[in-house]
Amino acid sequence: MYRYILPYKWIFLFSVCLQHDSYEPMFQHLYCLYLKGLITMLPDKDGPSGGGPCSTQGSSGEDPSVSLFREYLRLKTVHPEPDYDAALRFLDRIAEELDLPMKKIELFPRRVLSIMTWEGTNPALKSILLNSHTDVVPVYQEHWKYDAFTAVKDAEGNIYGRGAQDMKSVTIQYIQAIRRLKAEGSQPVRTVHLMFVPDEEVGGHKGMETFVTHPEFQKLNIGFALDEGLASPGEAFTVFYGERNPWWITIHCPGNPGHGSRFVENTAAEKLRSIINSFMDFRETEKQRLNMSQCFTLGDVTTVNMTMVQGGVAYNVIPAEMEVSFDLRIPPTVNLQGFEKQIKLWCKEAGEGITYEFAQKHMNQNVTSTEESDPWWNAFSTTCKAMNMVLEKEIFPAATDSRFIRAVGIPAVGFSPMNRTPILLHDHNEFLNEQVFLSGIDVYQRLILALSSVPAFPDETNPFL
Ligand SMILES: CSCC[C@H](NC(C)=O)C(=O)O
Ligand SMILES: [Zn+2]
Ligand SMILES: [Zn+2]
Repeated sequence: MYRYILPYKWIFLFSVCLQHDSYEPMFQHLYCLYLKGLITMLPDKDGPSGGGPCSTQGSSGEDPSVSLFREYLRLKTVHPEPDYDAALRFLDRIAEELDLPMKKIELFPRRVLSIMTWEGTNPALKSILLNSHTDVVPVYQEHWKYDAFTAVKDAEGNIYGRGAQDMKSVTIQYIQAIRRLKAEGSQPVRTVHLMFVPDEEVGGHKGMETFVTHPEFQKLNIGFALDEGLASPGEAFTVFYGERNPWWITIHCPGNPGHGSRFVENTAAEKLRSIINSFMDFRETEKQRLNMSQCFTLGDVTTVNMTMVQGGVAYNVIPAEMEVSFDLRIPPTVNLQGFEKQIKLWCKEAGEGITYEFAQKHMNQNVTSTEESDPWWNAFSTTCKAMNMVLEKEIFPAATDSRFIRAVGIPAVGFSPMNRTPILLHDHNEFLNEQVFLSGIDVYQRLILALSSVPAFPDETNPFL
């Protein structure tokens, strides 16, 4: 099939047309071809896609870092069938531009994790990991203002696309920060690894969960990791030093079957009702606890949500089994053994023969130190302070790949530099403003230098060198 090849500035023209609803027939036609993948965009002749060190403006008037971010947003790494090959090609190109080696590890068929490495002047020291996932969650396109994979920028500079916050922005910010540092002639003392991980959005089993047990992971000799956080609507930036443990549980309630016209004893539905009441009553107390305390955030309480119910075959047949599933998120301060005992008690109280099983049951409760005496946290927080950034420390309410990193004993901070931004991860019309995005590159530039310059600890060596 014939593909047209057009320069980048055409994307700009398309987006202008979209913003102003001026569907000129010619543009409309070209835009349709672009959406169908029949037009390929070529870099403008003013340089590589990522642009130079100083964020010079491309011929479209757009900062090249923004253009690169928008290009990455257009790759359809969306579940259930993410185009990971497109992401790998894109990242290979970046590695070439940055002149950094890239290692690829196929964890499972079609699940490749890649690592770009900027070697430090003292590679014997523990390294810094800049982690990001390449996949994104699906969209309900009918609820979006624009196509979720065209990266439209509106008149206010808001860039719309699935992954704009979670977390393609952060990937490009890491990359552009390193591009600038290299162009300035900086060199890190500690080695810096950029890791691009598949399948975070579907639980991380074919991604980070497996990779932390891989010999190649050990070889990286990681001392400290940065990974995704959340946007924050106010002036302050949120940083996450731990996560709640996800427990996904299904409870099976067996019972006596019979005719729907009778009072059958000991039915599955009666047991199901008792189970639902126990979980939902607990939900209410935790909700009250959150609402009553000024100093609690969502990460400090247990959330309970009934997410699935199954059972029954016909209106007039009392079912022999019914089941209910809950999504529980448990803060690191909760005694997990005690909590499971409570679940067992609720099951016993509900009646005979009730069993349960877990689809997710994370037990590790490691948190990362935020003591000023901790050298990693100290480097992170003093750098932010020097940029007049206010940090709010929290427990991440959901689950990210950081949980696997912390579980193997490596400190990790969840941080996405997106203040003055509504939290829109996994939501319709996910966007990030280009100015907020660009400020984040400055933030990482300083953070990468500071973290990679944390002085050597006593006896710190890399056993793999
Ligand atoms: C437990 S695996 C699923 C991971 C997913 N992460 C996010 C950030 O949405 C979640 O918390 O549901
Ligand atoms: Zn994410
Ligand atoms: Zn996500």
